[in-house]
Amino acid sequence: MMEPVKVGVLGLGTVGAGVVNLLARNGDEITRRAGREIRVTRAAVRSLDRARDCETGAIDIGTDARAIVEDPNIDVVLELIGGDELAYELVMAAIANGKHVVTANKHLIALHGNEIFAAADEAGVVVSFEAAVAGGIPIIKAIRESLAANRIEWVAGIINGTGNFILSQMKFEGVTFEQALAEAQKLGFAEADPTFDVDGIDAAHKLAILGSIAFGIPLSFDRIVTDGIRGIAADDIEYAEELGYRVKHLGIAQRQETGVAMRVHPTLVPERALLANVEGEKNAIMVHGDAVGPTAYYGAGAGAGATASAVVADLIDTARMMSVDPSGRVPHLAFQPDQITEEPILESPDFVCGHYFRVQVADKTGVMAEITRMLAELEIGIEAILQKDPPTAEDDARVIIVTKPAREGTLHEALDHIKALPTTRDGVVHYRVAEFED
Ligand SMILES: NC(=O)C1=CN([C@@H]2O[C@H](COP(=O)(O)OP(=O)(O)OC[C@H]3O[C@@H](n4cnc5c(N)ncnc54)[C@H](O)[C@@H]3O)[C@@H](O)[C@H]2O)C=CC1
Ligand SMILES: N[C@@H](CC=O)C(=O)O
Ligand code: NA
Repeated sequence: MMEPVKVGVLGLGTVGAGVVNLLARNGDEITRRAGREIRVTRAAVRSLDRARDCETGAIDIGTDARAIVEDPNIDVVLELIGGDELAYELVMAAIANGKHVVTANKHLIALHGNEIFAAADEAGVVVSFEAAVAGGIPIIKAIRESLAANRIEWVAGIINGTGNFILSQMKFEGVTFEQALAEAQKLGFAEADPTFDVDGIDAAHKLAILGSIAFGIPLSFDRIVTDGIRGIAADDIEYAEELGYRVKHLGIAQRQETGVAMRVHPTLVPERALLANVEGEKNAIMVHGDAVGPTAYYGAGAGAGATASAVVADLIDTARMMSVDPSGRVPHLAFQPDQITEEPILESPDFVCGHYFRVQVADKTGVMAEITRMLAELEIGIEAILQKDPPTAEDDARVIIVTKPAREGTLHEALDHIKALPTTRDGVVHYRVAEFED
């Protein structure tokens, strides 16, 4: 048997402890798969006084992460501290020191991946990041390797466990947004800064990675249109359900005629669709390849065990390919580095999808006809209409419309006309609708 692979872990929090526990529990089987033992020999933590959720007796633990990335006895650096600045510095230093890297850090990869992978290619090392997208679900491997024969048309999914957990808890347990978020934090799903989860930023980090490996484009986090789950009104969830939809927070990367649409937002999904029925912290991603058609990947997107599952799989891959000529390795972003090409990334007015909107109007004869006429003038088809009494304002009515797929800029043109009607009250609520073939 070959020498053990010596791993230096940066950060022994939820995921770090999960990895140590998993290696201890399944060590023999992991060695049989990897061909050599994977051994955590060093770890850096922020505070030596904190109790750990794993057995650390055999690990040399200190507080100096830089010492690990420079240690000649370390083969693989496992970055699990999160965030982008320090993690970036440590990962770049590890690469410069000729070490392979495994990370669960989507923030780091989404913002700095282009540079990190170029440095890794140059140094002949590999940076693996399966855990960074949808935790334990093997979605990076599926897209990069198993679907490599396809031209990928779209990727759509629930890629933030905390956000999905909050929406499910609010719906099924009747708890408030704040209570559900506190529970997600307690369970270890949420990011250190949970605004990343609730404002869609974490999902956008992951979507940047998915879009890049699906389409062969550079990581483009700052081009993603991002809305979170804050402020979704219970009324809209109810109306959507009455119309046969569920509200889910989706990340969508989709080829359109004029470019690539990359967006993260609350979305109305037909109630029978697979993605509509994913609850709790579970993630689910659909990938459509031109040859294979739609495919689905479901599982735990967060949590110590599930995330460790992906991290350790990357460690096993790393152990196996350490002796492989770099030119024979799977490219970091699925396409050969010199084949990554820019494509136009669309702004929101160019998105083509269905739309849900709610507008409050004076409850007078002819108002509904006026609204539908304005949509018709702009050739926006109507899928469904609902009229409801608002909770207050007895003389008003709420009009809720779901349109057929239309250019978003055209929809906003129609909404501007509708808002300008003398019978329209302030404020229009708008959500996108997505219908993806299962
Ligand atoms: N928790 C989850 O379910 C998932 C987490 N991730 C990612 O995994 C990474 C780690 O996440 P968690 O384990 O949940 O976070 P965590 O907050 O539980 O653990 C991070 C640990 O790093 C330590 N740390 C911070 N600065 C340090 C430094 N300079 N030196 C040494 N240690 C330092 C912290 O004290 C903390 O214990 C993040 O990038 C996160 O986004 C990815 C998928 C799922
Ligand atoms: N905070 C993230 C953790 C996994 O990436 C989530 O909730 O999905
Ligand atoms: Na994954």
